[in-house]
Amino acid sequence: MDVTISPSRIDGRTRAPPSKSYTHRAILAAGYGGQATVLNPLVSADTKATMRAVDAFGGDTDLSADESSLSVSGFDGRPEVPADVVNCENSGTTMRLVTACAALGDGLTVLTGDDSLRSRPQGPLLDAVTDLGGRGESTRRNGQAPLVVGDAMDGGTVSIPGDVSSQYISALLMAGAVTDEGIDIELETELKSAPYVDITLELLDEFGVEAEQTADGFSVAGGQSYDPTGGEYEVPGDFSSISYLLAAGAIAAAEGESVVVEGARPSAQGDAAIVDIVRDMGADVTWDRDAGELTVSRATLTGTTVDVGDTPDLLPTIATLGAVADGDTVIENCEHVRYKETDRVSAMADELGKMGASVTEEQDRLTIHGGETDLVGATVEGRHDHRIVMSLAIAGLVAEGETTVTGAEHVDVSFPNFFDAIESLGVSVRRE
Ligand SMILES: O=C(O)C1=C[C@@H](OP(=O)(O)O)[C@@H](O)[C@H](O)C1
Ligand SMILES: C=C(OP(=O)(O)O)C(=O)O
Repeated sequence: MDVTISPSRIDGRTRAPPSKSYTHRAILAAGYGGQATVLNPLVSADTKATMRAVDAFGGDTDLSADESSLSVSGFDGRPEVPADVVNCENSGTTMRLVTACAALGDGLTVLTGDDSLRSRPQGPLLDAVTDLGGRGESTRRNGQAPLVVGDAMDGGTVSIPGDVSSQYISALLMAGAVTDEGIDIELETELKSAPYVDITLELLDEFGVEAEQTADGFSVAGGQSYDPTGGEYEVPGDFSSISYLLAAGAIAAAEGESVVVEGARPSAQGDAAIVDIVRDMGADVTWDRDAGELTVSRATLTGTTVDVGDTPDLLPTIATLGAVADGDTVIENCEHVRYKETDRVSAMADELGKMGASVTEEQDRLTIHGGETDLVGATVEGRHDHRIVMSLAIAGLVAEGETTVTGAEHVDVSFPNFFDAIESLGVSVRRE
């Protein structure tokens, strides 16, 4: 599907979708346990891949008709060997979390995914599984899926780089809790995307599992069971998704009007940093944390410098904001953002360039020279990547003429009703 956006002024109220990161973890945590209900789950292409994996391991996930709750009968810490290949499709989180779970099985599990996922790095996690007494291999021996994983990982101590993906650490902590020995993880490098491990620790705590940060990494004791208080866990709103709505309000709210985003309750999400980033750029944002409501109105934005070491998923949004702002916006510490659904550093440089933005791309830094020219509408490629699609669509709100984003259906990965949500705020959206 291609979506064409015309310049628009917006206002009104919309709700953030539930967090993708918390939903993945809650589904799998419930899978590791006995019986639990996940309230307000994100139902999206990626989280459905995690639901199917839990089913494949012998659990049972049952979504209510209105999709407001997911009842999970778990496999009690002992995943069965799946009857078929597990297809994680486009979801890196699913593949990493499920790899460590599959490593607990007595037999072998085969994991695969789409073209994008089969080109993302899995090697350090496979090595960790092997070091912990299981088997973890890439069929092509290139550190990428398809993967073959299993042979009853025991647990123990393992060292792993922290600068490729934090999901390796999250995966080992979740699986480690149900091993006999537990897992001690020593980080070989500085940790990128660290708040995502905080999300894991918060979620584990909610499910009654103890894990902790140590002097040189993280540690989880074995022999634990997953059981949320009251048998239920409620997913908070997603700040990565909120970033597009906040950016839209900051650049395109109608004169004297504002955009209100509901579902913005504080949690461990690092991407809540978008609130301060948009403020630093000059937007007027108020955050009622108790009500979980953000209110933003349009302002003239100025460039800023942001280190995205903790917040890789914000890079496309910040790049779009930078293209609209006056002066340079410098996005630093972004090399790991190249290992996502696509290389998002080069994707945003090239696609914003097609809209007339002046951008300098370096390996670990992206500089957007805002204010040199106004953005012009163009046909831009969504690169089969939900975050590229949404960020370019937001740029289209203030470009001169129409902006067509190709492959716009990929929003189904994290924010399935994205185009309906912005349309309800007054954006002119044409789907074809
Ligand atoms: O654990 C998670 O839920 C995620 C961790 C991050 O990935 P990396 O740790 O690979 O940077 C982030 O980019 C991804 O969208 C979700
Ligand atoms: C990188 C992302 O997710 P994943 O790693 O799960 O594919 C994302 O949602 O931006």
